[in-house]
Amino acid sequence: MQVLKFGGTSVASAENIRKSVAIAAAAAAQGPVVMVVSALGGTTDALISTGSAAAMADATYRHTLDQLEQRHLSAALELLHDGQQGVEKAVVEAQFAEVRRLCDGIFALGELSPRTLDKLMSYGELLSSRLIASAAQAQGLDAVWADARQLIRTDSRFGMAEVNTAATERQVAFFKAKTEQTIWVVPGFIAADANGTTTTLGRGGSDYTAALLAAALGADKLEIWTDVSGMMTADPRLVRSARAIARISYQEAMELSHFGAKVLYPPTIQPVMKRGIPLWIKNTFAPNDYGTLVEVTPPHTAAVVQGISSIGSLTLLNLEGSGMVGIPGFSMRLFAALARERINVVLITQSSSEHSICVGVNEADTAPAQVAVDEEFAGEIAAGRIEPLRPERGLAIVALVGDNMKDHPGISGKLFGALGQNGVNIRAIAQGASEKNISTVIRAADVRKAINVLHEAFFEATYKQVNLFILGPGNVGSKLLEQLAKQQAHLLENLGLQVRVVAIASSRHCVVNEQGLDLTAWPEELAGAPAQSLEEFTQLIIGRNLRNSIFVDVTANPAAARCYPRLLEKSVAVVACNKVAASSDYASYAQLKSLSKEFNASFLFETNVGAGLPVIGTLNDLTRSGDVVRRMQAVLSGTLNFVFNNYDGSRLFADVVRQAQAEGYTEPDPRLDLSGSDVARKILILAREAGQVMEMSDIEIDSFLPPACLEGDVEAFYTQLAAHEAHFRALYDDATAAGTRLKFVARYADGHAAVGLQQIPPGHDLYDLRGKDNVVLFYTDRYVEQPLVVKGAGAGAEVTASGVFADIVRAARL
Ligand SMILES: NC(=O)C1=CN([C@@H]2O[C@H](COP(=O)(O)OP(=O)(O)OC[C@H]3O[C@@H](n4cnc5c(N)ncnc54)[C@H](O)[C@@H]3O)[C@@H](O)[C@H]2O)C=CC1
Ligand SMILES: N[C@@H](CC=O)C(=O)O
Repeated sequence: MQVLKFGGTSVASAENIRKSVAIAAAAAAQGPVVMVVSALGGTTDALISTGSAAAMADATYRHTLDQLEQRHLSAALELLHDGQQGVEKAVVEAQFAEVRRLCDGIFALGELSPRTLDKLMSYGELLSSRLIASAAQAQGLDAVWADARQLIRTDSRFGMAEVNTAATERQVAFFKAKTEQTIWVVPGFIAADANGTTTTLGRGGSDYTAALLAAALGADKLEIWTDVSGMMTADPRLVRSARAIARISYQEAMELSHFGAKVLYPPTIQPVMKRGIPLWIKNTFAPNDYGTLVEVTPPHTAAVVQGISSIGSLTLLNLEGSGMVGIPGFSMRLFAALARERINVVLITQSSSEHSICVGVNEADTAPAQVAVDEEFAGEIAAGRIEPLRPERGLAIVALVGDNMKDHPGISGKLFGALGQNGVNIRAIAQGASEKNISTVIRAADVRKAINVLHEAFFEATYKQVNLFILGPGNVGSKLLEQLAKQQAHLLENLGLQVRVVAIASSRHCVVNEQGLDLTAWPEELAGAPAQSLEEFTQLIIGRNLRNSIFVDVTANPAAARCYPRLLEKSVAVVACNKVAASSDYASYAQLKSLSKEFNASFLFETNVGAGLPVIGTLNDLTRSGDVVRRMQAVLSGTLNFVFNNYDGSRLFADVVRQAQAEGYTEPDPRLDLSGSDVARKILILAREAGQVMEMSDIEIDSFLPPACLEGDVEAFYTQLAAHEAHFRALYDDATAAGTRLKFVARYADGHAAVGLQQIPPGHDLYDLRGKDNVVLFYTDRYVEQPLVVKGAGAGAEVTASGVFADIVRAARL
């Protein structure tokens, strides 16, 4: 004997019913089949709303019933041959006449009792099962309709009746003895009490009907036919890469179904597990897919975690107070108070200090739970020994499930690490001694991110998704996007990073695509996109709450830098070539560093000094390994090095500066370069990274610019540069006459830093520096005589973008 259950979507239309009947027919070729069916998809909800409307004197229920009747009649017309249609039509009409009488009664009384609701809902399965039995007969199958109310006996707890297993087994045996047909078509979900009154087994109860029949008949197997190809590693609506689990134990299936794997009604497993009957979950619409086999001992696999499940709409109730410590009976009273109100406890945690007990209940039960518990402990609350109950709403449970987690160290560590790195705060934890389930309570708003992070950590060792939010696609930003576009495949293949650019914002437009923007088409898409303020962009990043999010600041905007603290606090990593944050007041710089540590989110700004050169990284390596930086000497301006390397009096100094700007070496505002301020902030950043507490005002700036050049806007600046050509020519001539080269040098020693123009003689470490190159000489306790030297191109879009890229990869691999 085989029991096959077909859910609402599998019988939602004539076409689907045909598919289900074909599956049952194929099974019948192997032996007798019990076909348990749900109501046509959506019917039960429609019947419930009909009853509720009638109870509220809303006559629209009549219209809903007309539509439902039409739906069943049309399905009958499509499925049955001419000879059957008249009979079936009469049956459907007779059933709807009963439903109408029932609803009219509810309408007249203005009341819908649980008993009447059970009766009303039962018509869904009664109608579908009769129709499907006729459809099977129309296909020439040896099918008979069997009334579940004569097979499954329950108590009279309407809405969620309890099954009397012994009586059910007797009734099933009796029916089997007198039935010859090879296919029984049975309505799921419904049953009857000892008086023959219709009861129901709870929403989703058709699975349970099938399991009860399978157990009573000692079936060879139970198949649950649904619209997905098995139990999935996670909810596929939340995790795109979720996949079906091939084989799983009863316990694992039970844990997963309890925690939200909607393909199986939780009580279903127990009856088949008791008899060791294999349970298959199969897809009606892809019958050749393997599905999931639930069995006693699935073959051993390397997978320690089988699935990740979640349930939303949870409230935590925290009973707390010093009066509880060491006194027996508190938990009993708490649970008894909740049980009296028939409130289901979903999760329990208690710390060993016994100072508090925390339970999770469905959010809908919050108010009655609070009243019940506060009443129970009214005396202790009044005496100040216990705090009034504090419900915390808006939570959810995310749980790891797997038999093999037992005795396997490191699973919780990985779970907490993955969530922590993504700023998902864990409000409570529960793990039974069986170690088959580790449950975490988190904010409902974090569920999507948490499940994806965990799915990646436990099921997709092959790659990690990284979500970038890029601000300022200018000179460096556009190059970065170009490099990312070229390297996406490389990153996936070689580093296991699936890097997606989710949003790009310029000062005028912002384009967003949560699945990742097309990096070959972003300029057009951005141009057509609406505007978004910095505040809105920050909100977007926080609101999307995507895992492994990185904010990439490729602007020079101080307002952009002010967004970093809020992002780091949400565990969004920050990668900046914008130098404002690291060179602003020391307190802000230190705050960002500490937020980065506290919230496990990278704050990286390697390109702030020397563009793509590994200057800050080298310095960090020195200090982390215990070395002490005593002195630094450096040329840190690509622009100034380019200008002094290219100016020889044959062209205006101003024109050489314009060329540096055109080639992308200057700051968006070139006055920062020429005034020495950009070099000053770079040496400040290096001094801070070397451990000094310094402010910008501590850096001595010896500017070579005539003060008039810095009065007015950028155009006035160029005009003034040209007007002071003689000044620049004299600087050049003096240096040449002395056989030296001009270099704008940054110096740091023993807590003091200064920047200024110097004549550098041949043979000096700074002398031979070409084009836009930078050089940094580190003198440390280990590099005493001969400095550690970092040298190379120190400005330009390509190399700077490459440094930002490297920081992104660093942040992504944290
Ligand atoms: N060019 C270079 O060699 C290097 C540059 N950097 C830094 O890179 C940053 C960018 O430099 P470039 O690309 O050369 O400048 P850029 O001026 O070409 O690009 C900056 C972009 O940011 C945009 N922007 C400004 N405020 C914005 C806002 N609120 N929202 C969105 N977009 C905004 C601007 O419209 C512009 O498109 C600067 O902070 C610079 O210090 C760092 C190292 C080397
Ligand atoms: N404008 C800067 C760019 C790098 O920081 C420079 O010229 O060095």
